[in-house]
Amino acid sequence: MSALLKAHHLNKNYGQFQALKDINIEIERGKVVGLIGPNGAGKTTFLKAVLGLAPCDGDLSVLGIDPFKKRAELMKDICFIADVAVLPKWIQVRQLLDYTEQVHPNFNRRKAETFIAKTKVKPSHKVKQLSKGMVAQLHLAIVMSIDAQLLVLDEPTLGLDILFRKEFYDNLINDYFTHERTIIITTHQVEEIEHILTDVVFIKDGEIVLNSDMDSLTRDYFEVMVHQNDYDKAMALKPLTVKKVFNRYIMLFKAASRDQVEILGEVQRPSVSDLFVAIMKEDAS
Ligand SMILES: Nc1ncnc2c1ncn2[C@@H]1O[C@H](COP(=O)(O)OP(=O)(O)OP(=O)(O)O)[C@@H](O)[C@H]1O
Repeated sequence: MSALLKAHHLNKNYGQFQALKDINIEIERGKVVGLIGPNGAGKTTFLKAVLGLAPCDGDLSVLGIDPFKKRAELMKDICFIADVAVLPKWIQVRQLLDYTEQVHPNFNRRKAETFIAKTKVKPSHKVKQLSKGMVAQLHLAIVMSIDAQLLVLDEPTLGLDILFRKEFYDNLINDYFTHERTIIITTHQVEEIEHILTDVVFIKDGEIVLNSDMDSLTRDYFEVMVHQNDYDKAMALKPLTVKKVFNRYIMLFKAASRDQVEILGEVQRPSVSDLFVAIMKEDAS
């Protein structure tokens, strides 16, 4: 299977500051990749490079195209949501749908109207009359209704209430199963998206510190619920993190120590957010 996105030795400098450091990654078609990292890690910078919005050093190809050189061509097959939804304030929702229909050959107006009908947004509203969350809902409705090969979502649900966030991810996954799409998504609310991801990429200080598919991740790391009596034995095996819950300890280990650890308690699959914390700490030590 050929990769939809290929980055080799990708670097991005803002003046003296290096925001992306030798990024090497390939993303296959049909993947749902969570790009996870702390504030200022370089996630948006990487997505901007993918969208052709930021020139970088190194090799980058998206759908076989250099995004910065042939942005217009690429935009036919990519849809994106930035963390700040930018829509003109004066435009009416109805006009926005007219406009999108004219400029985007793959836009399904009916689908957008169905999404919008589930919100408080009315076709007669002007963008300036909408709350922040409603603008985000409108933006999502439009983007989700464009049949694109690659969907790039930068904090897509920022400012949205929990009901809409859940609905958005349910729609996203339904849509994913009906169309062959590739999705790259960033969010700080990792627990809300981990069930839809096929792969995770952890990024820190401009560098990729982990790139793994979900199955390997759960093979490589595991958690054990350790009773107080076995605390010292388990600590001797050097867990990456330890959380105390009532009179037990939840310890996260690398798979190498599995044989010794699993006799000490119940083994469970760690959440992506717990793994993220552990790997960030491990990397810092
Ligand atoms: N236009 C710019 N000029 C100078 N520095 C920038 C610019 N854009 C981003 N940076 C710097 O690059 C680094 C990465 O920023 P980026 O926005 O990619 O982070 P992020 O991982 O998306 O963070 P967050 O989760 O906070 O949105 C930060 O240190 C930021 O200050």
